[in-house]
Amino acid sequence: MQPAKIAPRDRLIVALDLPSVAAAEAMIEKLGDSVTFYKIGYQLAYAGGLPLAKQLASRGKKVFVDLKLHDIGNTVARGVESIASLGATFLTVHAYPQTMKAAVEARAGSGLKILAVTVLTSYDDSDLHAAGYRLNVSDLVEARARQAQALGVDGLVSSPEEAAALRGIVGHQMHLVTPGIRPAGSATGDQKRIMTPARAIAAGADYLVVGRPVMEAADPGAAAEAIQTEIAQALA
Ligand SMILES: O=c1ccn([C@@H]2O[C@H](COP(=O)(O)O)[C@@H](O)[C@H]2O)c(=O)[nH]1
Repeated sequence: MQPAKIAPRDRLIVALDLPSVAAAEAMIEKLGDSVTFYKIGYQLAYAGGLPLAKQLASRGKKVFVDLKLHDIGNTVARGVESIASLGATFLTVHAYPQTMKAAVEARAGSGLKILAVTVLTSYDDSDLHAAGYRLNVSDLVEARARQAQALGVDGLVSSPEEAAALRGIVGHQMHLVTPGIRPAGSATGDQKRIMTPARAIAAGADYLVVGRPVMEAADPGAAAEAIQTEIAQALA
């Protein structure tokens, strides 16, 4: 299968990790044409952000709803149906077989694509072991990727550190969406498995998710535009 044809500017997904719809609207205004793809996660979704997802989609932006669903299959399926009605492009679920199966079945016939979160980018091997797992990060990411692919999941969320290995496993059949992106010199925060935008693209990531390096920048529009330039140069 050929690599997915993705417009270079759609490869940057900016996380609207903000406390209110008003703050998100103000940020979207500042970012203007620098950003075509937005992510709405816990903070904004729980502050009334899901109707904004629908509005953004109707205004021609792409939307990633990052709710990382994980529940009994029936509940996951009903949640997926609700999110599909918003016109979002991506929705995350945790990479557990029952959850992924329910989500894939429930998104059928909609434009929504399901992404499986393999291992959170704030985890390293010691965090996994503390959580009771015997596998290290790379082995668990790869095992979950194989399960996700077998279940018909559309894409994977992982650190860019695993992107090259994942390409070797899933080829170009699945979208690789990578948080843990840090432009050179920016603060790591709680992320443990990180790469620069250029290195993530070179490693094979399709989409780069960036939150604080844009949200907390003195000039968010300039920060987003700098990442877009780095992505374009890495693709050239
Ligand atoms: O493994 C994961 C899955 C999701 N995320 C989300 O991506 C952004 C990253 O934000 P930064 O501020 O750039 O660290 C955030 O919304 C996370 O919930 C992730 O980081 N890792």
